[in-house]
Amino acid sequence: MKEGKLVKKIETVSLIGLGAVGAAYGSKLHDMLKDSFQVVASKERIQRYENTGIIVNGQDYRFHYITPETKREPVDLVIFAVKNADLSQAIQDVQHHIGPDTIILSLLNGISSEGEIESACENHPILYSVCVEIDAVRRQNETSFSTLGWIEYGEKDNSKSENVLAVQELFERAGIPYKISEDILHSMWWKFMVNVGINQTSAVLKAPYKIFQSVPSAYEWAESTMREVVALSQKVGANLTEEDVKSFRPILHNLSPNGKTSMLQDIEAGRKTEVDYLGGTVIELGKKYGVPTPINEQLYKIIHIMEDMTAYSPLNQ
Ligand SMILES: NC(=O)C1=CN([C@@H]2O[C@H](COP(=O)(O)OP(=O)(O)OC[C@H]3O[C@@H](n4cnc5c(N)ncnc54)[C@H](OP(=O)(O)O)[C@@H]3O)[C@@H](O)[C@H]2O)C=CC1
Ligand SMILES: CC(C)(CO)C(=O)C(=O)O
Repeated sequence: MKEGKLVKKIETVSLIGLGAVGAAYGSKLHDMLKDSFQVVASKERIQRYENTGIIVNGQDYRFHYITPETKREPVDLVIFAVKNADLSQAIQDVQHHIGPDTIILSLLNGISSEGEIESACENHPILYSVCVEIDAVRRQNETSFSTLGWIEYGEKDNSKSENVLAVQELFERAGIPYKISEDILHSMWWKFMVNVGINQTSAVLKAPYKIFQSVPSAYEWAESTMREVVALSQKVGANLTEEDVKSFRPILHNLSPNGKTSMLQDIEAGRKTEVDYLGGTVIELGKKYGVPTPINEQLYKIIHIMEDMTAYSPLNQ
């Protein structure tokens, strides 16, 4: 990818996944782009969204919705903000929005969504990205956050391409905090490490951020879980270190004490979690590279049992 200068301006954006992350960043894009920002969703979802409105930090948002079947010109930017298990359907649902010049960003946690999108979209190159220090919590149609954190993104080869600059210009205009990564493999693995640590332990302990902010034994357990990712990262060239583990501490302390990880939100709402894309991936890579992952193995089992218990609950019989 060659270094770019700004010749591209993003005028049209489509988002799929109007949950905690999608509604938080989507509200900023809607404020700026109005109807040039649209949310792709099925008729049934649109009806639900129109009946109740989407409330973001107390404000009722009426987004511009479009069904997957509606044909339209490709847009300048497509953003994915669904959960990992819904990604393959979401990729199909935005097909009418993607043309040869469309930039694609995936805000999903985990390290597999970009690859999945690239192979499903005929090797369409995408920007790699993670969202950091956002504490968005969703209850049904209401999302609230105390901080949007930032979106850290970049090309796979870390070049400041035309697409990277175009997204930077859009984020500046929309007031979305961002960082252009100097080393996107490291950034992706760092975020993966954080989610493997904090999301899984918070789900099992049913602990909001204030527990990790104030109970040392809880946070030590999260860090031990992260260290299994540090060991794995050495095998793939992402080269995380103990310093990377420590660097999450100040970020954790900036999150709202009552905020909750997306995995704890899933457990509380009775939804399937993303454990297969966190602990599940760690265990798989551990086997591949001969790295022990005992803590993740236990967390993986426990979180699956918690999901099975939800499915078994008398309310679901
Ligand atoms: N919450 C957070 O603070 C953070 C989350 N993340 C990551 O971001 C991703 C999204 O998480 P989050 O926002 O919390 O998840 P949510 O469950 O809150 O939102 C996902 C949304 O996607 C919608 N959706 C699923 N499939 C489709 C589809 N085919 N078409 C249209 N909409 C669809 C769901 O709709 P419906 O409810 O109708 O099924 C739901 O509203 C995850 O990978 C998560 O790990 C990353 C950083 C922080
Ligand atoms: C890092 C954290 C915990 C908050 O941004 C997150 O990514 C999540 O809740 O999934």
